[in-house]
Amino acid sequence: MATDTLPPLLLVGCGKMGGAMLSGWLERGLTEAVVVEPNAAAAAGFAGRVKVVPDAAAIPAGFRPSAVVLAIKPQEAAVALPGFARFATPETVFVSIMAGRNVAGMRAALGEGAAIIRAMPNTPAAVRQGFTVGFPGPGVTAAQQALADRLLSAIGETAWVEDESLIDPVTAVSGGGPAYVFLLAEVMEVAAIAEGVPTELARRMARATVAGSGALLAASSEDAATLRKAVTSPKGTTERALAVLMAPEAWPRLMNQAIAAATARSRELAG
Ligand SMILES: NC(=O)C1=CN([C@@H]2O[C@H](COP(=O)(O)OP(=O)(O)OC[C@H]3O[C@@H](n4cnc5c(N)ncnc54)[C@H](OP(=O)(O)O)[C@@H]3O)[C@@H](O)[C@H]2O)C=CC1
Ligand SMILES: O=C(O)[C@@H]1CCC=N1
Repeated sequence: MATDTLPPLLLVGCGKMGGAMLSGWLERGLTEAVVVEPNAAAAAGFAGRVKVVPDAAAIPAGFRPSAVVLAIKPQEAAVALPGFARFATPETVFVSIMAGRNVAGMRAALGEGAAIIRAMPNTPAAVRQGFTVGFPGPGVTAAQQALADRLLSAIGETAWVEDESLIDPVTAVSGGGPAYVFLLAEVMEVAAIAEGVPTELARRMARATVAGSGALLAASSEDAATLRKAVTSPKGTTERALAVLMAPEAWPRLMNQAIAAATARSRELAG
């Protein structure tokens, strides 16, 4: 893995997403980082490689991060964010991955001059196959956006939007999307068992089919519809299954409803 040195970073929250990002940054040559994480067990795997402190007050006085990455739950923001307002200087950019929390709301807590990037990654970040969409808030410089892109590229692909409102549907589609794919594996397993397949074989089949299909999609230059059609022999078995799944009231409508519900929840979390 190629490395390039990253500047000093402050990570706030070292749970599932914060930990995945930190692993990626360490692979990319991160040498100086402070992690704020009250749950010592969550950051235990990084002991010795980064400094872990339980709260903002324990951050070493002279620490000057180039980026502060906010990876706490949206519901924790109101209480936690004011503790990091002292980092709102021209030298530091905030990168928030919190669902829903918008730039205006974070500026109200961190200071109106804070340079804030709102970003939405996903859990395939853990295997460096994430997809993150970012939005640069007011006052973010090109150099700060480039730094954020380096950080987010360490865990997969990146894309940028200039309209913050798009981050809500992004959260619903790519942010939460891995959960829908894992659910697919779950319900395929249950359906296989219902057809008499032994439980362990059903589990392996569902898992390998979802994983293998994702790998094929990633490796192929064909679009998803073309890959789907390649499985669907005329008058064959898949055609019968897709007639059920692709009926207008089935997956097309259900997925629209699911994405709309998640998008609405992201908007509810604004502020
Ligand atoms: N999971 C996902 O798929 C994605 C999540 N996100 C966003 O990422 C953020 C984190 O999610 P996720 O990693 O799943 O959540 P986790 O609960 O796994 O991680 C959050 C971590 O922050 C810790 N924490 C709580 N309060 C503070 C504080 N004041 N200062 C520092 N750390 C604190 C938590 O400790 P404790 O457990 O003790 O509370 C926990 O370890 C959320 O805002 C979510 O919207 C974005 C994209 C995808
Ligand atoms: O469910 C959530 O709210 C977060 C954001 C996207 C994925 N997990």
